[in-house]
Formats: sequence, structure tokens, C-alpha cells
Amino acid sequence: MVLAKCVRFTASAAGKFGQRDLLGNFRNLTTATFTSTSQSSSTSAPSHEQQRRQHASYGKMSGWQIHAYGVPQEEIQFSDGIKMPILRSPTQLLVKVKASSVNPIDVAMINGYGASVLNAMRCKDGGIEFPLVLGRDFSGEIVQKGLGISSRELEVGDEVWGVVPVHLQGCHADYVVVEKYCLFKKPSNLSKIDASAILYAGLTAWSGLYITGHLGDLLGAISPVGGGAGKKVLVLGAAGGVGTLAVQMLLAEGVEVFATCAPDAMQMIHNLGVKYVLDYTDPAHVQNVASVGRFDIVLDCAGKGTDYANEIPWLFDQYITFNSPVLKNIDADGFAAGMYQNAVNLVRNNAASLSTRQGLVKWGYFVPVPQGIAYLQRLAEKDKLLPVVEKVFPFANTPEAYERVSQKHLRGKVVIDFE
Ligand SMILES: NC(=O)C1=CN([C@@H]2O[C@H](COP(=O)(O)OP(=O)(O)OC[C@H]3O[C@@H](n4cnc5c(N)ncnc54)[C@H](OP(=O)(O)O)[C@@H]3O)[C@@H](O)[C@H]2O)C=CC1
Repeated sequence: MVLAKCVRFTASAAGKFGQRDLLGNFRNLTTATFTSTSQSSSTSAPSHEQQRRQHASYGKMSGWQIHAYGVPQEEIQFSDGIKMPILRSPTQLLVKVKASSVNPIDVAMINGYGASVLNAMRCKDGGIEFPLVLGRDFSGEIVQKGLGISSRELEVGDEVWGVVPVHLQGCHADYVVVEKYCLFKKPSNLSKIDASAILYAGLTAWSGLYITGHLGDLLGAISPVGGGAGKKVLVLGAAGGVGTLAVQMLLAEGVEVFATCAPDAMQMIHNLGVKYVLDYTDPAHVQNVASVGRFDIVLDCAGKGTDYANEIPWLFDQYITFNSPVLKNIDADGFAAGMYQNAVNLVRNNAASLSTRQGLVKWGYFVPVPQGIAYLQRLAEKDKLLPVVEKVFPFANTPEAYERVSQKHLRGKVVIDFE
């Protein structure tokens, strides 16, 4: 079975609070808060859970924020005085975060990626640009729910997993408010760590394959026999967060999967169940892939981008990349000129690709919709989807987690453990 072979690089629950300088700062701050109210604070450092309860009673929480764009090491800052988010509609819920992954987009957003569009959307929804909490996917527990949510749907105390749309305040803080369409009960067979590492990357892979790529219909894609028999998909960058989930989704559908990765990751991808794994650092892989014939989809999870589709001699019906230039062009040139650049880029690449190999070049995106979460939920519950977790960092060491993601060459996901 695929999941039995799944690779866990480091499942360390990482150190306890108090082991690092950073944590010393953290403890000092919170001990000061505690001395007037907590007997135990004088003898031992309070647990993060105790701190959470204490802060919450003041309407505050702790978390990691940025106050300006820049480099992660300088901008990501701890605060235990963040105002607790409050429910603003009957369909929202307040979730106590237990674990959350760090995605490349968190690092990119610190660098200012998408600032123009995302900030405009944030402000339109009544938000502010800074301070900004990052973090897009999480597992946790519901602590409050809006009046528009029945107990049949979700209840206070439920263990859940969810995502936060990219323009909203994120979940690298003790509590996060989310709309109910972004929140499902956590599959009981997933740990809080595994559950926190699937949804952002998984919804990206799902939307690339099903919304952009039309691999099957959105909800009916999973049939008892698999919907992908007879189809061939090449996954570039199979060792990363999106790639490791994409190959599992495809294998669960009965698709014939080909994958590229660096030599050190080849065994890991084989262990996920992929038969045809190619070393992209070997120049011969280009011809080897070409000799396979036509792919239904080439899925770029390696950041190769749109132009790459016309640099390689492979045959495909669709080349789908998650590295669209859309937000970058708007950041650089403003909305009108940026969108013009985007249209030119897409038309140019499609004209070239259609004329040489009758294949379409498309952009894929993370799309937070309940159909996608339901799809991932069903796969996870059938034991057909499990994230590869490269490393778990304790909440107090969140900057190290960001640092690891910014170094790239990821083998699966990086997770922050809040407990
Ligand atoms: N548009 C959207 O909404 C979204 C876009 N993305 C983008 O999708 C891409 C994948 O995301 P994610 O999986 O989270 O990123 P990761 O950083 O987790 O994974 C990227 C993987 O690709 C590998 N890689 C790099 N170059 C190549 C290559 N030439 N051939 C094969 N593998 C390669 C890397 O390892 P190594 O370098 O060691 O080979 C790494 O394992 C990223 O570029 C990300 O920015 C992701 C989510 C949403």
C-alpha cells in the first residue's frame, strides 16, 4: 500500500519551550504577564497552552507577524499582544490552531509577492496591510462558531483542518477566524501535524489537475475504480509540498505517473508508489521523457514557469504551471500594464505550443473551495493521501521554519507545532 511506504524524514516533536534564546525572550515576556495572576509561573515556565488561555482572557493572543516587507529573518516577529480575531459573520468560526505548515507563499509574501493585489483585496474586506499574520493551512479545534452554523455541520470542540484564503490574516497565531467553507472536520486517521500539512498544497494540486486540467469532474473525480485509467501525467518537482501530494492523488486515480526530482529524492518518490522517476539533474532526462510519448498533463510543481513549456521537446495536451507571472507583473507594472503583460505571456506561449505540439499552456492556482477539501478529505480517509513531513518546528522556533522554507530544496512539508 502506498502510504505504508510514505517517507517521514524527521518526525521530531522538536524541543521544548525554553531551549533557545528566542524562547527566552518569549518566556520573559509572558512570565511578566503571569506574575500577578499565576501561582505556577514563579516555579516553572508556563506551557504555551497556559499562556494561550491567559492571553485569551485578556482578548489577546500570541503569534508571528510582519510589519513591513523584507527578508524573513528580519521581518518575522513574535508578539503576545495580538488582538484576538472576532467573528464578523454568522458563517465564521474561531479556531484554536494546533499545527500549521509553512508554504513558499509565506516566504514570498514577506518578500512582497502579490502585495498590490492581495493588499487591495484585504483592505476591501475591512482589513489592514500591517501587521500581517501569515500561514495558510492548519489543524486545530473550534472554540466559537457563528449562529449560522448548525450543530450537524460543525460544533465547538470539533477537531478540524482548514485553509485561509491568501488575502486574509493567516494562521501562524494562536487563533484564526475562518469561513465555514474553508473548514472541515479533521480526518480521524490523520495526526494534527499531518492534517496541517495537506490543504494548501493539496488544494493547489487539486485545482491544477481538476479545475485547470479537467482530469475528472470536481466531486465525482474519485470513483471506486479511479478516474484516471489510461491517462499519463508527468509531475515536475515531485519532491516538494505540492508534488508529493499531486503524485499520490494521481496514483489514487489510477493515472500512470511519471515524476522528476533530484537524485537524493528519487527513492522517496518511488516509495510513494511512482514507477517512473527521473533525475532532472541528468541532462539525458529530457530525451528520456520525450521518448515516453504524449502526456495528458505536464504538471509543473518545480517553479519552471510558462516559458519552459516551449523549451522542452515533450508532447503534451496541457502544460500546467503553478508559477504564473500574474501577481508579479501587477506588482511590477500596476494593474493595467501587468494584466496586459500577462495576456501577452499566455498568448505567446500558447501560440508557440499549439503550433509545435498542439498542446495548451495554462496556469494553476491554489483555490480554497469546499469541493477540493471534500476531495482531499475522502482520499485521506481512505489512507491514500499522507503528507511527507520534512521537519516539525516548535511554535517558538517559527522563524527557523520560515528560514528552512526560504532555503528551498524541500522534501515535502515544514510544519509548526503549536503545542
Ligand atoms: N499559484 C499558486 O497558487 C501556487 C503556486 N505554488 C508554486 O508551486 C511550486 C511548488 O510549490 P511547493 O511544492 O509548495 O514548493 P516546494 O519548494 O515545496 O517544492 C519545489 C520542489 O521542486 C524541486 N525542484 C526544483 N527545481 C526542480 C527541477 N528543475 N525539476 C524538478 N524538481 C525541481 C525542489 O527540490 P530541489 O531544488 O532540491 O530539486 C523542491 O522539492 C512553487 O514554485 C510554488 O511557488 C505553490 C502553491 C500555490
